[in-house]
Amino acid sequence: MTTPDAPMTIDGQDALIDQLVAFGWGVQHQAISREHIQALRLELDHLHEHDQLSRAGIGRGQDHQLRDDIRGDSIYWLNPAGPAQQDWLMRMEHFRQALNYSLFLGLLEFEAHFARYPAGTFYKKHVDSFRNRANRMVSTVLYLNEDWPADGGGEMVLFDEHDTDREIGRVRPEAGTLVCFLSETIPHEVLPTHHSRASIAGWFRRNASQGGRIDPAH
Ligand SMILES: O=C(O)CCC(=O)C(=O)O
Ligand SMILES: [Fe+2]
Repeated sequence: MTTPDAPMTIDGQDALIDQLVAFGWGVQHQAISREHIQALRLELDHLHEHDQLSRAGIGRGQDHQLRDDIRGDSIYWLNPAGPAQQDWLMRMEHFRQALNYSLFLGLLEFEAHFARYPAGTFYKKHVDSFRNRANRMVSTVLYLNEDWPADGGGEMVLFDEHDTDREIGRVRPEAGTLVCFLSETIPHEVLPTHHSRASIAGWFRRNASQGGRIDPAH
């Protein structure tokens, strides 16, 4: 994990913001130390072994439903009681401030969950937020899989905003790789994984008050 005087940031933060501005998405390898990745992975494995993960669904509130044909992961919302989770949340808080400073996005908070995709599962093409909801603005995914094999599957594929069949990027879920993209514009999918696949998916939100109701985080 971190040494006491290590800054609570991710490596390559400024380059990532530049990519986000230029292309709507960006990727940074080795965004945090191997030790921190391992600590996060241990916390996830411990939660999994103690049945703390829940099957992820689609839709929020009353529209929430489980759909194996759309997504097959199980999740756990990050909790600062876990030291490695708290460390990640603090780094993302620093990133949030940098994003606001550079992009004037007015991001208010960060929400994130561990995700575990068992072998054979996937997440079909989707966007993380709908236009004009002013809700999820920037998506992040940090991967926690050391030595992911070349034929392991489970890549994330990103698509063009206007030509949603045109692939603009493909990322292997290798430990330490961090992907960011604009939540409202970039369609993406998780290809079927051949091995159990671990990650932290997170979103910077601009809270949208709708009819006096604050859209719930999750
Ligand atoms: O795990 C990934 O690569 C992407 C996950 C994703 O798209 C999501 O949770 O919305
Ligand atoms: Fe997504």
